[in-house]
Amino acid sequence: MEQSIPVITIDGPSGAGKGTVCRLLAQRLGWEILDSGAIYRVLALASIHHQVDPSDEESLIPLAAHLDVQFQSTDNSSQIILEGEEVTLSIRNEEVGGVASKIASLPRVREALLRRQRAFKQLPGLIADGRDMGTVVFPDAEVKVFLTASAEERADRRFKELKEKGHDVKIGDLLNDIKARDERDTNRSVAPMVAAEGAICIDSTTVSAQEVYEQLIQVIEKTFNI
Ligand SMILES: Nc1ncnc2c1ncn2[C@@H]1O[C@H](COP(=O)(O)OP(=O)(O)OP(=O)(O)O)[C@@H](O)[C@H]1O
Ligand SMILES: Nc1ccn([C@@H]2O[C@H](COP(=O)(O)O)[C@@H](O)[C@H]2O)c(=O)n1
Repeated sequence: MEQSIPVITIDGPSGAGKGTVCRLLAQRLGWEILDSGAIYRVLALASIHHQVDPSDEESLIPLAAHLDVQFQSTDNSSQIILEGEEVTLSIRNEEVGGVASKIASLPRVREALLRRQRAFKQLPGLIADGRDMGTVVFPDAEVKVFLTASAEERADRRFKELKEKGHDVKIGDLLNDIKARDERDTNRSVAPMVAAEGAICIDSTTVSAQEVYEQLIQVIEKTFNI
């Protein structure tokens, strides 16, 4: 009999702490992570490189379907390679995030990326981070989480993170970017950012990532009997 592959989905807006909590869970469980936002960001960067307009759905579909990207991870590092070039850091800037969110509102582009995302589901299990992981990509996931925080707190987190890396950023600009992205991600007609039915909803505005992890790991241990 085929062994079933367990999946945990963590959806929510930018800066809510999804990636941080996914990494903590992956360390404990030894499961793989799907950072689906990185796939949208890589496509956004490819569209910039190829000078494709983010609203040009017809041109984006073949780019999405044939995206030459590799996710390489070792025990202590991970790298993203687009068309032979390392883009691990360059996909993380706010410009690429903005283009990713525009591209992500196009239904046929999302469709073209579905198979690539589902291919991450492998033994011993998957923790999937995104906006529509529990609603569209892995609707049968055993544990679904919707993690959020106030826009002000998320902008402040991003501000500290970017300052630490030596970037010259303004908190007001980051807050505007976050609000614009939230608005697009929540109100698009396809796969809008919304808590999946049955999702555990956590507001991390005043809760540390470690506390979120501890709350979730109890449910996960019980669900998977581990
Ligand atoms: N609960 C928390 N309290 C305070 N800071 C946090 C918390 N969770 C995460 N952070 C910090 O906030 C920043 C954003 O976290 P993270 O990248 O995990 O968010 P995200 O939801 O994955 O965002 P994105 O969708 O844009 O990738 C990081 O600097 C992280 O260290
Ligand atoms: N499942 C997903 C994941 C991401 N997006 C879009 O990509 C943008 C960038 O994502 P980050 O998680 O890296 O911030 C995001 O704003 C979404 O528009 C998506 O639509 N679905």
